[in-house]
Amino acid sequence: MQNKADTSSSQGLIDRAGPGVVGQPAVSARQLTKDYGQGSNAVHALRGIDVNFEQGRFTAIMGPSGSGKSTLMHVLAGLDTVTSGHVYMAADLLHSKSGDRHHPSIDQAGRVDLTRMDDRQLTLIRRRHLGFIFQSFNLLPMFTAKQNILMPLVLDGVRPDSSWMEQLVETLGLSERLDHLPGELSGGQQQRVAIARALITKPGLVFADEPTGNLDLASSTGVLKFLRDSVRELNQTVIMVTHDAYAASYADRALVLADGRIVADRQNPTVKAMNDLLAEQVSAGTADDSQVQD
Ligand SMILES: Nc1ncnc2c1ncn2[C@@H]1O[C@H](COP(=O)(O)OP(=O)(O)OP(=O)(O)O)[C@@H](O)[C@H]1O
Repeated sequence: MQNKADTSSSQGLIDRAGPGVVGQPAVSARQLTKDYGQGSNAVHALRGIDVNFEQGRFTAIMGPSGSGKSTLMHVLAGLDTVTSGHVYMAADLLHSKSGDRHHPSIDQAGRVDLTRMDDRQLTLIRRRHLGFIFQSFNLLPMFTAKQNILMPLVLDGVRPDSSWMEQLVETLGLSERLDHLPGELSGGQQQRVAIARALITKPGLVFADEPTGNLDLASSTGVLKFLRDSVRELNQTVIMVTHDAYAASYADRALVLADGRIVADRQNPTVKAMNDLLAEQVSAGTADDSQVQD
């Protein structure tokens, strides 16, 4: 199934989103650990993560099942607490909107520390400045595609930018589908609605958790091309969790996690390189940094 999003480019959307400064990390983790449970029952999901995610780049996070990918994404996005360490977000990503009265303190490096924020601050940052795309689309079934796309703005009492809406819908090939309920759309169309919903607020940072996990190859390719175009042409920053080397090959960079640690960090990942790294991890069972580090 080939759809409009497979072939269209996001050209023309430039300058409409709220990009940050290229080169400065959008988000960084420092000495990050996350345990679930305590004592002898504790699961060490993250065991000391130090990493920068530069602005205007598309990064894939890969690794075997249980290696900590989703946990890392959740703590980077302020969806979950950490056990120790810090998650820093570039403050300039949080300044593009007017009416933000809850800005937390900014350090000398121009960052805010998500691990020091309360739930209300985190909720506002997520709603206003971060976009989320999930494997299961997470659309509200009783609302039309258009209502789903506009939902984050409605929740925040913000008037939609109609020309931005129009361009997103056009670029994602959704113009003819806006009045349909999610149940009347294909998986690829539902995911494109979810992408429009993630971008409608012009977020500084987009997190995608297995965004192509429920899609066929043609729809996956459309979604991946759109994410890549939004990075190249809009200076969007995208962090994507995936177990799929094909999906990772659309990213500028791929990290491999194993047992809660980063064991490889590849620029311009290819399908073969990532499959080889993943196979190594699976056969090793537990990570051995020296075997897989670049
Ligand atoms: N809420 C939780 N309570 C207890 N343990 C958890 C919880 N969430 C995750 N874990 C454990 O933390 C570790 C990392 O899980 P995580 O979901 O981050 O891995 P993953 O790499 O995303 O896995 P998958 O590819 O299977 O989704 C696993 O051992 C998992 O069982």
